[in-house]
Amino acid sequence: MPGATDIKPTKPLKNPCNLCQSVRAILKRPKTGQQLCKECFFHVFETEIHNTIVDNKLFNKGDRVAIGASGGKDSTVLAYVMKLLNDRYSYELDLVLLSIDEGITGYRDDSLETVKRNRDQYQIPLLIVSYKDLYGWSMDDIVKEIGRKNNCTFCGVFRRQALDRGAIMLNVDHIVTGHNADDIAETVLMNILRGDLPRLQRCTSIITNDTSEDSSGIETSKILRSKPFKYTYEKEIVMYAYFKKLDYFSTECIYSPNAYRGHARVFLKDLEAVRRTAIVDIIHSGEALSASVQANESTKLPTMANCTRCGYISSNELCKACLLLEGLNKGLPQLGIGHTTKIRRMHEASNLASGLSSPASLSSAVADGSAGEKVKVVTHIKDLGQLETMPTLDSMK
Ligand SMILES: Nc1ncnc2c1ncn2[C@@H]1O[C@H](COP(=O)(O)OP(=O)(O)OP(=O)(O)O)[C@@H](O)[C@H]1O
Repeated sequence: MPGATDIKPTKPLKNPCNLCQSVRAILKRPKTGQQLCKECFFHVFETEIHNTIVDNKLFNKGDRVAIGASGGKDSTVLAYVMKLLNDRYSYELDLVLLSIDEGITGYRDDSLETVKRNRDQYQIPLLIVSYKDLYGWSMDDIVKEIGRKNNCTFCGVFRRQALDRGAIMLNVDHIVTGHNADDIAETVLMNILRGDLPRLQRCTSIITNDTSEDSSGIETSKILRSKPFKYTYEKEIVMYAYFKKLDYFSTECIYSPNAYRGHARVFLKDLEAVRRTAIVDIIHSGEALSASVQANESTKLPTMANCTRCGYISSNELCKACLLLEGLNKGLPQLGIGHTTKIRRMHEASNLASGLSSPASLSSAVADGSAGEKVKVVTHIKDLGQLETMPTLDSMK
């Protein structure tokens, strides 16, 4: 008769999951270094996002929420996880997909096909709004006009406003985007490197409304924007999409070299390789800096009013989108490129020194389209010699 001693001991599991201990780990979490099995990874990934949503009170029951859907990995995972959490935790949100068609042949047309498949896979209705319809210009048209340099400025400004306009059409309370922790840490670094501390607030806030520059306008003032992936690492989003076999579009935009962000990204990846908490550390530093900037009157963002042309919120007479459109329509596409507040400050400083035209007369020059002829921009030391107004040794005697 076999005794208790005859029961064969089970072999210890090689490399068990750090959480359940019962299944072999198949991945190492980039955020924590934990070795996890697939199911435990799904569970912690989804639960962290749920906790972010709940801790920050992002939604109210019954909210109608638009998911900014580009077809890329971030927004595809966002759409999938928002639906899953909405069902699992009974958020009772009315979800819709909102896509902006920038009009980039060979890129956005293909990624929109992915969004249409996601619409059917996740059973979430979709609205597509195009730059061509809203502004009369597609990005293909704009790049034909201005070339590749600075085209991201047009695209970024137009997209932000287009999302708000699409949200109005959909009558939603809230827009969520797939901005992840890496995106936010990169933006913190870029704002610091540019000396633009007032903008830290918008990039580090998990939820924003019309109190930030160029967010929603008069009619959109109630539309909130949030980033449920604020603390989610990009590498984990890619892992999640891969293990869940989600259908997403992975090509980079053909017009976006965006060199400056590229440098910040490479720097961040190097930091992450030696210290995995670097990404959240930078976000926390950005939050702390932003709080002290907010407390300092002189570094606050300018007071917001409304664009006199389209009603969108703006710190200037014309909002950035109208200024850019003005330039495009008058054949002066460089108009409005650059940081409007910095440009204004530079003009104020140079006006003080030279007694030249005030910012008000600069904006009238902008309005009648003459600024392009009047303002000579020095981009290189050699240009100094070409400026007619440069003092000569004789005139200085
Ligand atoms: N054309 C678009 N239509 C709708 N939403 C967009 C569009 N482009 C960007 N977004 C929103 O802004 C977020 C950040 O956009 P970004 O251009 O940084 O793309 P990304 O980091 O490559 O994200 P994704 O992987 O979702 O494309 C996206 O996750 C998405 O929610």
